[in-house]
Amino acid sequence: MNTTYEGSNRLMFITNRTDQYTEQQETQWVLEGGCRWIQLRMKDNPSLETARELVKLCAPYQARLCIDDDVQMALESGATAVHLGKNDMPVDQACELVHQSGKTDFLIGATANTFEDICHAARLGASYIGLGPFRFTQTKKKLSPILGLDGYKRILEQCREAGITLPVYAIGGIEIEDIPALMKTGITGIAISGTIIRAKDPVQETRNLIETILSSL
Ligand SMILES: Cc1ncc(COP(=O)(O)OP(=O)(O)O)c(N)n1
Ligand SMILES: Cc1ncsc1CCOP(=O)(O)O
Ligand SMILES: [Mg+2]
Repeated sequence: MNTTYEGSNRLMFITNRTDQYTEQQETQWVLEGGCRWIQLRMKDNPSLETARELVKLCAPYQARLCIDDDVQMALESGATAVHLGKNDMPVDQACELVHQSGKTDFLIGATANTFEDICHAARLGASYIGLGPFRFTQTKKKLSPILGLDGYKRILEQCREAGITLPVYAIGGIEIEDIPALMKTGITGIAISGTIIRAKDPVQETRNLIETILSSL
């Protein structure tokens, strides 16, 4: 990913609609808190209209919007990234669609749970990796095996030995206290949903998370 890393894009916020909050409300909070890397994740009811609304919310902040699972929706909505898991479109096929669209600044993220997953995603042309889960979380069903801190230490060390320099984002049940040790493993950033949405003040929580990431570098 040909990107400069600042605090604002080392935190990726992942939306999760609740009875209380819409994706739009959550996105507005994290933008106000300084986050510039947002993923729209709507597992039950993906909506092109919501994707377009989030593109509009992100534009004045020059924030990147990533769409979970669906490269067509990402391209059609004007988002600037897609995130693909093992059961989604293969990364190389998505690269082809992005190439055909003529979008040159578009990022393709891939999920990994092992070093081998990272190697595979890198070979297919992924721009960044979402590596997890760090610990159990209610936000996602059918979790892959939990990595814990030792899993990140081991996998990031393997990446260094293999000369793989793709940006890696840690994901899954991450809380603010986890960040210093996680950042020390060599990851680029942190992807978070619940810790922000459950916070009393999500705007301030976003600021605190970014500050903690920056001070852990
Ligand atoms: C940054 C990031 N990493 C991992 C995931 C998980 O993607 P996936 O495995 O496709 O699972 P779903 O999110 O689609 O349920 C992610 N979304 N973002
Ligand atoms: C999408 C996803 N993939 C692995 S864990 C997870 C959910 C992250 O959300 P939270 O920060 O609430 O655990
Ligand atoms: Mg997916």
